[in-house]
Amino acid sequence: MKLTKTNLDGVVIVEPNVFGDHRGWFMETYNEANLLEAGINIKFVQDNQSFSAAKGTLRGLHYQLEPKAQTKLVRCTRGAIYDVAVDIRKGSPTYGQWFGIDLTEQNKKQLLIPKGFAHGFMTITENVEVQYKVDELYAPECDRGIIWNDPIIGIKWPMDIKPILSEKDEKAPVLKDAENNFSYEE
Ligand SMILES: Cc1cn([C@H]2C[C@H](O)[C@@H](COP(=O)(O)OP(=O)(O)O[C@H]3O[C@H](C)C(=O)[C@H](O)[C@H]3O)O2)c(=O)[nH]c1=O
Repeated sequence: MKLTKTNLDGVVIVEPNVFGDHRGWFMETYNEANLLEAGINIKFVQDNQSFSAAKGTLRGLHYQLEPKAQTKLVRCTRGAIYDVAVDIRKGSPTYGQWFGIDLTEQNKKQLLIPKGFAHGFMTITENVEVQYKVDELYAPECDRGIIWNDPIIGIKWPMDIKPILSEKDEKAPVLKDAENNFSYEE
């Protein structure tokens, strides 16, 4: 397994070892001991999976408030997405900054996103399946959002389009208005 740091402290690209042979391939998509060896101690408690039919679907930017903030380990198992993490940890030197990466069925890359980050992705193919592990159970009362195109955050999404959004995501606030919610201090 290869871990690569990003510009955001704690956001890490995870690349499992892939064992190919004449039948196809095998990989361990998650191994607690390997992450622990790298100093990453997470107890995941829930697995999620979403399907997005259309290219240009955008889910996010989402986070759960403390005490239900979630660490996420995200991968794309069908098609391809542009996955984004935004630092919303008050006091962080990279507060409001973002990191994005292509996660695809082909590249088998994963993104580890710690608590204190908002998360979202845009599908760059049709028929996308995303699977991710979280270390806190879903808590709808703590579920919050930030608008995908907040001009202050300035995420450079891969397609210059009006994405397909949920009603909730259509109405999400900008970071400035959302930040009164944040209790997560780095
Ligand atoms: C997240 C979640 C949702 N739900 C239910 C609530 C709704 O009835 C339905 C769809 O939820 P939502 O529209 O919030 O789903 P997404 O827009 O894919 O949200 C997710 O997408 C972004 C990328 C994330 O990082 C979050 O994990 C998550 O917020 O599933 C559950 O029952 N359990 C859950 O853990």
